[in-house]
Amino acid sequence: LSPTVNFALRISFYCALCLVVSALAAVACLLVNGGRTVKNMRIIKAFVKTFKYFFGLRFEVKGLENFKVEGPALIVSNHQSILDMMGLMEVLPDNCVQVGKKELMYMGSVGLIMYLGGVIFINRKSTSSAKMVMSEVAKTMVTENTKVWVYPEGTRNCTGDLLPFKKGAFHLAVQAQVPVIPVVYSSFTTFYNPKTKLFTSGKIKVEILPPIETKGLTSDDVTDLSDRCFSTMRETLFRLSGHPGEAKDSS
Ligand SMILES: CCCCCCCCCCCCCCCCC(=O)SCCNC(=O)CCNC(=O)[C@H](O)C(C)(C)COP(=O)(O)OP(=O)(O)OC[C@H]1O[C@@H](n2cnc3c(N)ncnc32)[C@H](O)[C@@H]1OP(=O)(O)O
Ligand SMILES: CCCCCCCC/C=C\CCCCCCCC(=O)OC[C@@H](O)COP(=O)(O)O
Repeated sequence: LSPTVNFALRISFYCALCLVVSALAAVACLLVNGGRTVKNMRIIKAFVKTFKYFFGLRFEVKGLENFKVEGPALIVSNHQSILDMMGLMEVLPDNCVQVGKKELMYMGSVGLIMYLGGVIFINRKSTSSAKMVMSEVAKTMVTENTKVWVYPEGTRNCTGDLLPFKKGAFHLAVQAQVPVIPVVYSSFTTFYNPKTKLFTSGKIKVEILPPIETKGLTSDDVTDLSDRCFSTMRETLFRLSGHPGEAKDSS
């Protein structure tokens, strides 16, 4: 099989698996919990955790104890590919919803399962409406004691480096006065690269970093907070990916 065909087959299989299993999981969610609730994430997680075996992916997780903070928290992580959904479910703590672009809602059964799991959809084309939704989330995460997972790069990026962070996640953490927990996944570039049609089996290192407190911070501190997270996450990314410091040139 040519690499192009092999890549297309594996990605198509991934999408088909997501669509079929989402439909099954949706039935399970509706039967067990009856509608849209973060409790459905447990069911979704149980299904998705089997996916890695189909693709020969292995996860090596460190720092899970850092999720054990009392009460709500904001989780930020790097975003490389649609495959990230597997890495997300591998470590997802209880009572945690993700922020996603609203276009994802229209992916058939995958959109349905995201809706049922409580995913917060934002319109990236309208800054004001995205900010409004996120301010609302800052309130509900405290009253409902939920964690929120945001990809601060705002889009997928498979270069082996981080894109500059958008500020929305950090405004959210400061408004809610909740700690920020950074999570870093090692670079996929050795086994997955859509440009060169590479998709083989591989190992992904995941590290959950210690929470960064935001108590007492105001909107003036958001840039600082974002920069701090960015530099710790970038350092961790390079360390986990085994090319400290020079990833920009080698990508
Ligand atoms: C069983 C089978 C299963 C199969 C599937 C199962 C699926 C299960 C669930 C899985 C779910 C996975 C979901 C994954 C989804 C991944 C994504 O979709 S990523 C894309 C969407 N996410 C994001 O974009 C989040 C990050 N983006 C941001 O935070 C942005 O800041 C923004 C809020 C979206 C706004 O972006 P933009 O319009 O580009 O504007 P900015 O330049 O960022 O900001 C302008 C300006 O405003 C300031 N600001 C931002 N937010 C606030 C705020 N809340 N309050 C006050 N001010 C704010 C910001 O600081 C800027 O000002 P500055 O002066 O320039 O600093
Ligand atoms: C009836 C409609 C049928 C539609 C069929 C679509 C099939 C797609 C099926 C499965 C794909 C699995 C997706 C899992 C969820 C991953 C979410 C994700 O990673 O979205 C990308 C988004 O973060 C960033 O978007 P951009 O990089 O800015 O773009």
